[in-house]
Parts: sequence; C-alpha cells; structure tokens
Amino acid sequence: MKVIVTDNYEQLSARAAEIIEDQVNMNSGSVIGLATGGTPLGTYKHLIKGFQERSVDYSKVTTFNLDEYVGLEEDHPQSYHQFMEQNLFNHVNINHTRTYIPNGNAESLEEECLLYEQLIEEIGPPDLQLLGIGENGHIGFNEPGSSFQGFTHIEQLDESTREANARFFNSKEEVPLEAITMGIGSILKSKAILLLASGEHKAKAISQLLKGETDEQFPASALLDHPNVTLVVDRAAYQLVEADEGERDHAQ
Ligand SMILES: O=P(O)(O)OC[C@H]1O[C@](O)(CO)[C@@H](O)[C@@H]1O
Repeated sequence: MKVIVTDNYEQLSARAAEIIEDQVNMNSGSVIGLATGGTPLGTYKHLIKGFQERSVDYSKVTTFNLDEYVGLEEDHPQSYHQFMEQNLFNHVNINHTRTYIPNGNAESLEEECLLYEQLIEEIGPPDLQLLGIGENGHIGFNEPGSSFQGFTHIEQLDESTREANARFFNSKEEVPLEAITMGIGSILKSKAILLLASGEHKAKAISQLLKGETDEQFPASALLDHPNVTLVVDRAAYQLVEADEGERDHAQ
C-alpha cells in the first residue's frame, strides 16, 4: 500500500482530486468508483474546480457508487443519489446515463443487488475506486464481520455507523437500518483503489490498518491484499502511526 501523508484535509482533498483527474485525463472513458460521506466532499470540490478551471472532461466517464440506504426515495435529501447530484454530478459535464448508484427502493432488493454486480462486471470494474473508511474500519457499508469475498448485498448497519451518520439526519432514529452496498469482493475487483482518511477520529482505524494484519472483523484490512492501493491520509488521522514509529525509534 502506497501511503501519502498530508498536513491537513485541504491538502488531502487536493491530492486525491489530482489522482482522479490524472486517471480521467489518461483515459477519458475511465470507470470511476465513487464514495459518499464527509471525507470525499473536499475532493469533489476540487474536481469541480478542475472541471471549471482546467476543463477536465467527464463526458465519457462512467461512475459506480459504492452504496445507498435502503428505503430512502432517490430525492430524499440524505439519499446518496442526492448527495452525488448536489456535490458532484450537477457541477461537471458527466453523462447522467452513465452514473450508477444502487436503488435502495427497488421492489426486489435481492434482484437489485444481482443486477448491480452484473453491471460492475459488464461495464466495470472501476479503473479507480475512491473509498472512505469508517471508524470501525468499514468500507462502503461493509461492517465488521463482512466476508472479503462478498458481492453487492444488503447490509444491516452497525449502531456505531448509524450514530456516526446521524449528523446528516435530524436524529439517529431517522438513519436507515439497512443499505445496499458493493461487497468487499466487488470493491477488490477495482484495478486501483484510492483510500482517504482525515481527522483524529480516524486515527485508530488507520493505525490498525497499517499494522498489516488481515482480519474480517476489520473490513478495510481486505485492502492489504490488493496490489494497487494508495492511502491519502492527513496528519491527524496518521498521528497514532507516527506515535508508534516514534516509540519504536526510541526503543532502538
Ligand atoms: O467519510 P465519513 O463520513 O467519515 O464516512 C466514512 C465512511 O462511512 C460511510 O459514510 C458509510 O457510513 C462511507 O460511505 C464512508 O466511506
């Protein structure tokens, strides 16, 4: 895993956007996997700036989002459909027929999962998959204990995840109980992965990840077996790794 440590969230966002833009500039028909949550917001702002100021062209790009809540209408303000429209798609020249997000309101959710995985197979897999990481190590909505071979499925959200995401809703009770998420096996199909982590609250997760032990109780550790992962992490999220390194140096 390649690790890039930045001084702050702004630098992290600029670096992440640069990596995505390089992919799109290298191949205008790239397939990009996208993430939601707080972490990629700065990256999306930089992508919009790049579109406006440097004419980065998204007209031939295809995107796959990792996940969507079950039971929220597409136009619900907290649906990931809305998140993507508001924070990226409405501001760049992306072709909306090529932006894929699971339908959390499908009549048959099982069928929706199969169809989504089939689309990833047929159109994808992503050339580059953007990922955040939960405080409990989740990637997409794959909670601890998820199989590393799993494909798109319905996931019961951990109480800790619902608490963490309650900040986007009026209360925790409003946070859906389930989501459709690409599985860890689906994510690992991506040719390259860009993992972002920012802030002190992610420090424990990053320290655990970089210990290098693969464990299904810590979903992000599945990435350790992928040949092309770049972690962009700010100093706040990297602090426990630096502290450990400092202690080791001291002991030598
Ligand atoms: O970026 P945040 O808001 O800290 O969330 C981290 C991860 O949690 C999720 O929002 C799901 O809870 C993911 O989509 C995201 O990658």
